[in-house]
Amino acid sequence: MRLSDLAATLGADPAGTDDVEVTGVSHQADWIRPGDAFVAVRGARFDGHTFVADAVERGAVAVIGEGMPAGATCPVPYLRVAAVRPALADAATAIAGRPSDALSVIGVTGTDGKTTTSCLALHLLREAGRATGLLSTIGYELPDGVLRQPPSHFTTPEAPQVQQILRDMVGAGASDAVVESSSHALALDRVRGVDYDVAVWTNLTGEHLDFHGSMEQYFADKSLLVQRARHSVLNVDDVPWFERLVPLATADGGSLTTYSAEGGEADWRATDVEEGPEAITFTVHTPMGSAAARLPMIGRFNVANALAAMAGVAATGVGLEELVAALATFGGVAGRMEMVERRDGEPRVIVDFAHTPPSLEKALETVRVTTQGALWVVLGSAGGPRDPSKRAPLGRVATTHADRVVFTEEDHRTTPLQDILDEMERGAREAGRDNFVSIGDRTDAIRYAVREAGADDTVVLAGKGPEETMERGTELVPWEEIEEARRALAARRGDPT
Ligand SMILES: CC(=O)N[C@H]1[C@@H](OP(=O)(O)OP(=O)(O)OC[C@H]2O[C@@H](n3ccc(=O)[nH]c3=O)[C@H](O)[C@@H]2O)O[C@H](CO)[C@@H](O)[C@@H]1O[C@H](C)C(=O)N[C@@H](C)C(=O)N[C@H](CCC(=O)O)C(=O)O
Ligand SMILES: Nc1ncnc2c1ncn2[C@@H]1O[C@H](COP(=O)(O)OP(=O)(O)OP(=O)(O)O)[C@@H](O)[C@H]1O
Repeated sequence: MRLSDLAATLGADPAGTDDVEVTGVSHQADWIRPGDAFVAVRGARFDGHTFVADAVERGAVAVIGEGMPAGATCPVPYLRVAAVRPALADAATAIAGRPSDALSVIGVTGTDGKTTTSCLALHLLREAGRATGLLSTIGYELPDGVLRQPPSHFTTPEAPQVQQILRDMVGAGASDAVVESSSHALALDRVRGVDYDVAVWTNLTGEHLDFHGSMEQYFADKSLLVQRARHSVLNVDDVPWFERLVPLATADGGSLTTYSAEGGEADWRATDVEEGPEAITFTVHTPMGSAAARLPMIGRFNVANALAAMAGVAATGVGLEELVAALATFGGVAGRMEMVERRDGEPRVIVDFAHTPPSLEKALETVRVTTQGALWVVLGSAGGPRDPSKRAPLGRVATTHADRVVFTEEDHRTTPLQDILDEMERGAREAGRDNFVSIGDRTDAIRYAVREAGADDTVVLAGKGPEETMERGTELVPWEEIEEARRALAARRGDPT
């Protein structure tokens, strides 16, 4: 794209600059390739302008920003814009050729259940014969189904990666895409250039308030998805947010489907929910009729995720019979209510990603239903800048909803681990509970719980789910919770580990 065209797209004035060809755009200086424009973002930690020289050395042919620092000059054309993050998204979208225009895009947002709902929607679309791509916390997939990782560890990466991935999907023949859209992404314009056909809303509870500042702002940021999509799928059980989302979803002619897993008045409803040790069955009532459904997952909240995914995919034209048949073959999501293989006489061990007090509560409540003996949970809480206000509530929820609790490490980063354990213990004590121990080393904590648990017990390993690393201090160590669980069961049997 010519720089002059890019300037016109961004409403910037490139007067007096040479008109060059811009082949890409990046906000990250060390990702610049020759021919790219560097977008200098003034962020919370860095001023991107510090990296202009680095970007130019790597071949940047232009810089986009809100203004060079006083006294500094830019060695390549500088496009001055009023707001840099929207400009980053608009530039990336224009250079990628607006790939989402060629796709039917389902966006999924909410505090809990985004990844599960996104993976369910992907499966339902593919089973309906649609060539579908996915962009999610677990990585991204083109229609070939191979899971790939973008060059950053985000649920929703920055706009240049989002647009590049969507373009790759189109290039690979995709007709549909599922885009998990985090609140950070919505607030920071990472998905500004995505043309959403359907918005799927799971739920909203307090998380990430360190970033959004207040529940009101968190709601405002997340609700951007519903405002942008042509059709919204909303959860009537998500009180009080549902009522507030309806007018936002239907403004400007937007249409709406509602769902309820709790027996509420909704277009899509689940009744006769039966939780088994390995699957959930229910009757689904829809505007297309009713059907018996089987979801091969545990966790009652997955009924809500399944309804959300089915209603979202139905909005793109897939019929009920196909959806119900596809649901029964869903393979689950790694690290979310994932059951570890066990032998007779061994406790059921479940690896789960719940890391907020509400999601932990739901996870424990639902596992309780199919646990005959005692319910154990092993968990920690993140350190560093991550929301410290959730530590005591996690301690309270764990000790009130499980019989035995082991507090341990979970990405404590540079926060002293003992401080986090103390906070979780405080939450437990304030709830009048003493059914816990703290074991700092997570391997030891898991082995303790698995060794002490009886054959009828269930041990939930919460918080790490599918993550592949653990942040201890400034060190990043490889971590595989499912392997830790397998080794703990082997150690319990006395096998070499
Ligand atoms: C709150 C948040 O999301 N902040 C993100 C944001 O930071 P920022 O705007 O303050 O930027 P900054 O880090 O000060 O850097 C300024 C600019 O300098 C550039 N830079 C910086 C350093 C350098 O060496 N070279 C360079 O070019 C950066 O790319 C950036 O453009 O832009 C940065 C560049 O992309 C991100 O690294 C940073 O993510 C932080 C580290 C983060 O942890 N984000 C997480 C919380 C996040 O986004 N999570 C969501 C939700 C997950 C969920 O729902 O659970 C997600 O979508 O993953
Ligand atoms: N609908 C739901 N309501 C409450 N809790 C849920 C729901 N769905 C999943 N969970 C819990 O939240 C955990 C994370 O699920 P999932 O990864 O699907 O959510 P997410 O919103 O993508 O979270 P993150 O963005 O942090 O990855 C699960 O392991 C489960 O314990």
